[in-house]
Amino acid sequence: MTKQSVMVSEAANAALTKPGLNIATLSVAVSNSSLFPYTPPSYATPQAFTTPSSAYPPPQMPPAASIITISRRKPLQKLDTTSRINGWIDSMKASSPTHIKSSPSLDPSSWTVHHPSALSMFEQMMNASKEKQIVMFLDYDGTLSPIVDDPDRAYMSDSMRSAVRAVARYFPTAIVSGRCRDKVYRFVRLAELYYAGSHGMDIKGPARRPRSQRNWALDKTGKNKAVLFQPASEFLPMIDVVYKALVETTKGIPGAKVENNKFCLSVHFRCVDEKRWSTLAEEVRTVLREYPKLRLTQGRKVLEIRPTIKWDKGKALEFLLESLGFANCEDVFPVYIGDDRTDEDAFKVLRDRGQGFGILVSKIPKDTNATYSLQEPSEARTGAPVPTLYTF
Ligand SMILES: O=P(O)(O)OC[C@H]1O[C@H](O[C@H]2O[C@H](CO)[C@@H](O)[C@H](O)[C@H]2O)[C@H](O)[C@@H](O)[C@@H]1O
Repeated sequence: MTKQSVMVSEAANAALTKPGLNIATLSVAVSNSSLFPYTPPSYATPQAFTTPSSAYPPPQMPPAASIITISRRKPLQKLDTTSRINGWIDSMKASSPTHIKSSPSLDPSSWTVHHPSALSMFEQMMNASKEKQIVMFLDYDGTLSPIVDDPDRAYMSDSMRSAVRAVARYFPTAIVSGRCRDKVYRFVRLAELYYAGSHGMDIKGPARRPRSQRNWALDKTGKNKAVLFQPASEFLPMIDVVYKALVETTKGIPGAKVENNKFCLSVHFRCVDEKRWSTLAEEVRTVLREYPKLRLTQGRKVLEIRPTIKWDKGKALEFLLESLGFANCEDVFPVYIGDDRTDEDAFKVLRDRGQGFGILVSKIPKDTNATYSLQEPSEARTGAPVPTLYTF
């Protein structure tokens, strides 16, 4: 990081004294800094993947083959089907706030003690980021857009888009989503961001950089290469086959929807009658037992199917920090805001690194590796970084 960028970061952070951590206050405070427009560090050079140009080394990614793992799990058909399905159903039910609230281990009062509101801790957080380069990571669904019944209509508000655009003028900013990259881009429509789609398995750098970031060094050909990293590309044919199989097998279940997220799949059950959840889980299990190299995780009323590679949103965050030139760097301050289980991998990375902080967006107590929380829609009402309408 250059001295100049550190100074700017310090000045910007010092300006951030108003309560209420949200994208709007962050960007307003930063833009009020007398040092702007700033010259950012050379962190954001897309060609850092091929041409070291910053003070920090280029990312050291493992060869694609080494991150592919062969599932060591026994084939599903050899397991006790009933207990597996019951486990899935319990897990699907547990995604309901009612079920979570009933858990004594997630007492709301103690949860907020351990994960204070990001609003009340705003000043402390800004102090912690002094003299450091903030890097923003934002989940999409449930964080930038409200949760809605139809995944194809999870639109982001114009005010949210403006707020993200403003932040990206000053800090490198990435959207990290379970959705396919193209689709999340169509919702966000900000060319200056990094996008990590398919739970981080499809990473692409900015198509257009903010004016203040156009000093990135050029590669040998005089062009800036786009960042592109797709560690699960060999799974594409398999994902396509499984997508078709799932569409076919779930078509008799009203409300079920299979979404092709390119390197992973989502089977939505938000609109499925709870009485049919076990049937849906059984259908998915039947398809997946033929594909031991795929694994199943769960999000908010969605079953997510993805390759068994050791790659997740946490790895994507590390990859992006590395590509930005912050691999082994003390003066970076990553902030990750997310609402879902898959965001926990990123929260954990930040906790393990002891850098920055994760903010969990949730109205209800959850087990989390995030440091802070945003619990109520009203907390982030004015130009918030998170949607003002959270529904489950
Ligand atoms: O990582 P994310 O950006 O949070 O994506 C996770 C999943 O988000 C979407 O599903 C969720 O939002 C939908 C629209 O609000 C909602 O209908 C669904 O119940 C939620 O699970 C997306 O459709 C999935 O593909 C993503 O995996």
